[in-house]
Amino acid sequence: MLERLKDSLVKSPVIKRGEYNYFIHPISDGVPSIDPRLVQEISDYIERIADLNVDTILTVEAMGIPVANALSLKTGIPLTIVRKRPYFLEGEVELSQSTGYSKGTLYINGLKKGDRVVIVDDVVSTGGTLLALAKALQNMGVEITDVISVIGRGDGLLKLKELGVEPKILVTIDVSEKGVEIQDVFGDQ
Ligand SMILES: O=P(O)(O)OC[C@H]1O[C@H](OP(=O)(O)OP(=O)(O)O)[C@H](O)[C@@H]1O
Ligand SMILES: Nc1nc2[nH]cnc2c(=O)[nH]1
Repeated sequence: MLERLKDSLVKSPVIKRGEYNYFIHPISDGVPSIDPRLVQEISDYIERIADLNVDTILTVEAMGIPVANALSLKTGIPLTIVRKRPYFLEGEVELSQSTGYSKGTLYINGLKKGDRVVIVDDVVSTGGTLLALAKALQNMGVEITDVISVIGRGDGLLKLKELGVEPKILVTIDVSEKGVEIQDVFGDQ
């Protein structure tokens, strides 16, 4: 299961971003190029495990987009992209994003109270992004049916669980200066 994802992850180079060991992978960086069979494998798997009784698939610019878009094409469910720039439209919601290596602002447009969304992103690490996003959606009265991350690392999951959000992580990895190791695969027990 998820053979292409696992095989490609263990080949990922690791660089330093400050103190943070940052892995580089097609799904989370678009570097090197993205093999469409990899995206196919991942979106097929997400379609099987996610609650897709939703109005829209919600992802965060930039690197959630390839997988979320593949899922949208497969299922016919619309795609909503949380952007890193404002549009100043009525109802736009602004939130602060913090990762292990960056800080920024995200902007939600196109959602209203009562909407049901599944969140699909490429990586969860510190949980800073998903935590801020889930809080903002809860404040808007948007229902989150599921949170899916292709790759998980670090202790962000614990913070998310405290908020009542339990993401489904396809592959959990450990990242060190030596490289990437697979720790867990969703559904393998
Ligand atoms: O759990 P966290 O520590 O918050 O890290 C996860 C976030 O980091 C990446 O986004 P990034 O802001 O680097 O943007 P990108 O998708 O444009 O690379 C990734 O797409 C997640 O959204
Ligand atoms: N590509 C990539 N994206 C991330 N998002 C959060 N952590 C990481 C990381 O180590 N690599």
